[in-house]
Amino acid sequence: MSKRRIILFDTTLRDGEQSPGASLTVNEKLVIAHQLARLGVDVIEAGFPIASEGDFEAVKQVAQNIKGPSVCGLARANQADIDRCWEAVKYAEKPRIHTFIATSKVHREDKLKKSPEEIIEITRNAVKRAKGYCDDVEFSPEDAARTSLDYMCDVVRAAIEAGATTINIPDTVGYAEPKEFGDRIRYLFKHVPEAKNVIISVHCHNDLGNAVANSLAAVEAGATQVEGCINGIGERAGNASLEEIIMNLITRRDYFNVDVAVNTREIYKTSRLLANLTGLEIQRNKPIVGANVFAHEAGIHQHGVLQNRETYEIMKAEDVGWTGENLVIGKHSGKHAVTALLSEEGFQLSDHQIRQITEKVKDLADKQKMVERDDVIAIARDVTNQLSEEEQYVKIEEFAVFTGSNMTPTASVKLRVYGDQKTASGTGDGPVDAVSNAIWNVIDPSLKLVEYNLKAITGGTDALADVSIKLSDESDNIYIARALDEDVIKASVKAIIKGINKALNYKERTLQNS
Ligand SMILES: CC(=O)SCCNC(=O)CCNC(=O)[C@H](O)C(C)(C)COP(=O)(O)OP(=O)(O)OC[C@H]1O[C@@H](n2cnc3c(N)ncnc32)[C@H](O)[C@@H]1OP(=O)(O)O
Ligand SMILES: CC(C)C(=O)C(=O)O
Ligand SMILES: [Mg+2]
Repeated sequence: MSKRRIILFDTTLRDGEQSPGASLTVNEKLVIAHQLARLGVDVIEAGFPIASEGDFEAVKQVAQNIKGPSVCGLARANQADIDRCWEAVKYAEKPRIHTFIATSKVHREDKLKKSPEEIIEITRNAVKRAKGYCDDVEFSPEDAARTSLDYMCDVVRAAIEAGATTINIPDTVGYAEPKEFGDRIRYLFKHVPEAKNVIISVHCHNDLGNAVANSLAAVEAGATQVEGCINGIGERAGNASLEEIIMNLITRRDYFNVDVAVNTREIYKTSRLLANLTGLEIQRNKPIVGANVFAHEAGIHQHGVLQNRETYEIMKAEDVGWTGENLVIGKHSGKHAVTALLSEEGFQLSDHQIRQITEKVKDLADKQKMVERDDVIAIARDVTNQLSEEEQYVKIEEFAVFTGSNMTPTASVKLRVYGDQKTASGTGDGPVDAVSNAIWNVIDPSLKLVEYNLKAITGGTDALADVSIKLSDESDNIYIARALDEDVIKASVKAIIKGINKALNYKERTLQNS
């Protein structure tokens, strides 16, 4: 008998992008979608088309350009969302509309203010409308894990009757425990016999750290689609990490006895690409893709691994695409070595970008004795995250900082703001604070610097300084920016100006759309 095939539904570009500060440009979404297709996921949820012009465009471009996986868009259970979603996904080889409505008591009564019967009616109408456009329709009863079992079954029955081909059971707030969640899926199969004729999917969040365990419990209970995000990113504590689910199903094939059709050797590259484009770095001990996962420090472990890797490794590094190769980069390295290293990190670079990066690497190699992998990655991030000329509403022309012992650090700045020259000065607790205060004397005060992080990439006092900052605006939108320089103050100024430009770009786009 053939094994049950598990459909991998990737929602990195939709739910993953709901991670605060993770917003991606249309082009970045397209680059990630191409990589997800190489990884071999079955479905890519590319965005929420009604959310913004940018998200509509991203879903449309993914639909137009990606071959292989189904391309899906999210829509609330109303006509406008579903119509807009279809406009974006209709170009796909295999389009899917995913519509949803919340079913738990607290969501129904306090958020939607709808009766149980009204929700069922809305479900029917939404699925029918989507079905009018597209054969492949997914329906999710949002917050299913906190919905009474019988009512959840009533809603699912209505959605199947109306034509849904996939029913997705979300644990929207990461509340479920593994056995309980598996039992919920069993209950569904038992009480809704027609569930056997559609795909039963799960979508788990990680608020209690159970997202992967709950997804796997659902697979054991008979679910045939699992939703997740690369690196486990997503709303709040994130979604189930797709690479962890994949490697569980493969490494413990003996236990799950299911098939997945995926090229695991693309996992590491996909993870690095996402971390590099979103700036959401993963912890070193993150399962499957963390930097320490195939490293051994302790003598007893090293001794064991030297005899036989299986003593302390349950997966092969090369099976997840972690080559462990350490190309040494220096001033004698050329563009091929730089490209090879960055390609392992998931970067897809234009010739111009490769030239820029190689030049900066050589500059650094002239100043530092050694250029390490992390230096090259930081330089590539810096080069690929540049704003275009038209996106730079604010530019720094000059700045000076005066600091020393027994004096208050003072800074002066000369900026160009929408073409006009502005000068200002400021004082602060330190030189970075002083220059930041000077900038803020000419910039919209509703923008606030809410976080500042400084990291030395490698090396000693001549190391590259990597500054990342978070700004927030009056609507609590978050803008993340990072910049690199050998000079800490220059890196800080560049990051702050980049963050301000990101916020101004968002404002300009919102004004154009309204
Ligand atoms: C669990 C999840 O991940 S769900 C997906 C969450 N993702 C997002 O919300 C990101 C994208 N969202 C957005 O851009 C915006 O919220 C939009 C464009 C969808 C809607 O924006 P707004 O019209 O300004 O509404 P706002 O977000 O403030 O409130 C949500 C509205 O949708 C309604 N709603 C929420 N869920 C649903 C649903 N599944 N079906 C129908 N209506 C819904 C709410 O009742 C509220 O309605 P109201 O405007 O009549 O009060
Ligand atoms: C839209 C739905 C599936 C969702 O993201 C959730 O419930 O978490
Ligand atoms: Mg979700």
